[in-house]
Amino acid sequence: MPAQRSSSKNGANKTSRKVRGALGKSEGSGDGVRKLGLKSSIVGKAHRKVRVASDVDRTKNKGSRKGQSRNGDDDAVTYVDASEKLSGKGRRGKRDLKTRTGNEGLEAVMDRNLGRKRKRIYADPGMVEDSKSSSKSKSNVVESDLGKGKKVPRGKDHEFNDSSRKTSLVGSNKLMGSELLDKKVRRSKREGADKLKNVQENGLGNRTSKTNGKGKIRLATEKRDLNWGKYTVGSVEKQRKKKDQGKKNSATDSDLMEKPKKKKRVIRIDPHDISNKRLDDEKANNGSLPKKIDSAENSVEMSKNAQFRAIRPSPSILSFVEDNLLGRRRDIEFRRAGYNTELSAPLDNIPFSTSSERERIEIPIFRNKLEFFAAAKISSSFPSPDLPEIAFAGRSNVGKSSLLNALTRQWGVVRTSDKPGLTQTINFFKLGSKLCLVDLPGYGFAYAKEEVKEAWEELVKEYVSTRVGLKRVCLLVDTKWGMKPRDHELIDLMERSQTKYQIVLTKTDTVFPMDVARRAMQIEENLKEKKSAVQPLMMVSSKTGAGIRSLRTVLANVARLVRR
Ligand SMILES: Nc1nc2c(ncn2[C@@H]2O[C@H](COP(=O)(O)OP(=O)(O)OP(=O)(O)O)[C@@H](O)[C@H]2O)c(=O)[nH]1
Ligand SMILES: [Mg+2]
Repeated sequence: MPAQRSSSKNGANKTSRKVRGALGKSEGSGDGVRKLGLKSSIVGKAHRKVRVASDVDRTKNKGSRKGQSRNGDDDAVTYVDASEKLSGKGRRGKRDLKTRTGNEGLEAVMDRNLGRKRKRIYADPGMVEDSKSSSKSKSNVVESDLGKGKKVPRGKDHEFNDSSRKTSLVGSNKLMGSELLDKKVRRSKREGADKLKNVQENGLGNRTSKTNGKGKIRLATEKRDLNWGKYTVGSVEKQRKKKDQGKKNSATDSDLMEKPKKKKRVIRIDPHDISNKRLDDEKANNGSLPKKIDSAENSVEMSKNAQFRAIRPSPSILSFVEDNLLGRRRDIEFRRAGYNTELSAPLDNIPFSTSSERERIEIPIFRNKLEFFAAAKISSSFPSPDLPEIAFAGRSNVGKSSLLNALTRQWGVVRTSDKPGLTQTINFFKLGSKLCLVDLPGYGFAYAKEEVKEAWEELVKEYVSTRVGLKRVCLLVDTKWGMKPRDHELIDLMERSQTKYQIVLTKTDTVFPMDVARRAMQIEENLKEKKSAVQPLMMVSSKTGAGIRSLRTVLANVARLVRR
């Protein structure tokens, strides 16, 4: 059976054969591939070429060269690439060979292939010797048959070894004179040395060492690449691309060595170097080192949040926060403090609570039933001021309606919602026959038309500034957000109309106790000069009930005063 056919049937051997072919070795080359850690498939791809080796002493190797097929009659061993086999070119070559013997067959193949650009034909009578030596060669020495016993150490200068091996392949073909061979060897040496130098200096990225573009040299370079295992990354295809790119750039090795790869610039700014400051800063500093900014300037530059964090609450506020268990707390803390956490404290849209719940209220006036009796959209609709009134004002959604429910523990009497703008009229609630609690519409953001909101605001302003019988306005402020411009507007109005008002911080359960105290301190500071503002500032949570008892006490005093 023809050698090629038998070998082509054996798929497993095909790859190993290619590898061996590529390295020009028999068993030793296989070892070499394994040693280099290269995939045989990569090697095979790299060498899609036909190689014919005149195997003079092949018979010596009978049986020992697995995967390398034999032609019983011929002395020629042909390595045919799989792709070529498919295309049929390889077969034609084989058929020709079958009819000839020894060097005759070899020459025929060479003659046929010399005209082709991509096919390389090498005959190496010393190949077996080579393979023998390399099969031994776990030792670091390769014997070059050109060097006639000259031993070349592998490792550092192994590119020289490879090039010499390539030259041996060519030289044994007797197609080149010794002069030409010497030239080739020298060039290969030079190239190898250049390439190694290039890699050592510039890394793998600059491996654009150029050949003279001739096929043999190119093949030699590829072979060298394979043996350069430790320097080679990726497939040979990649290397080819790089080479092509290198050609385009028309840069020589020396050029590349002269121009090392540009490194990315890293700009570092010296924190002590004021030259990187803006011009304005320079002017302010008069070119000298930055001055220590005094506290006044500092306060201007500080963000609102930072300013808030800088507030130091007074001891009285801090103790009030602790005594009333204000701020975000755990249930267990409320229980320890004597709060009945099992009592329902719902806030929004719930059915009316039972009378048993208000019986627990410690201040008698708040145990009375809360009854809605009037709603007004315009000032002319206000009911007659028979009872002293306490009104609850503030921005929409601040918790006015919820606070009315919480104070009286009568959930469901005053409607509440998480949507700002639920209360759209002034709602009057009687607390027994002694006190009237008034729920005002909110101002600021609400789900309502601008004109409507403006109308609410005007109504509220009119009520707080003109209402006879209005004894106190509880101005509710969300603890989290603090006072807003519209709150100040209303305060100014109440100051002008000398309406007594008291700030009540709501939703204290949403922030930390310290922030409750800070907010209280901040507002107290702001309102120091205000004559109509009633101290102390109150803090509550309708959800947890914290501070509600204290507020009841304060408001009950208002009612008592009225009675006198
Ligand atoms: N966490 C917490 N939520 C509260 C508290 N008080 C009220 N809320 C919630 O805040 C939302 C608004 O409450 P309302 O009582 O309807 O607020 P309002 O000021 O009457 O709002 P308008 O009627 O739109 O002006 C509701 O979803 C309440 O459940 C509180 O103390 N803590
Ligand atoms: Mg409301």
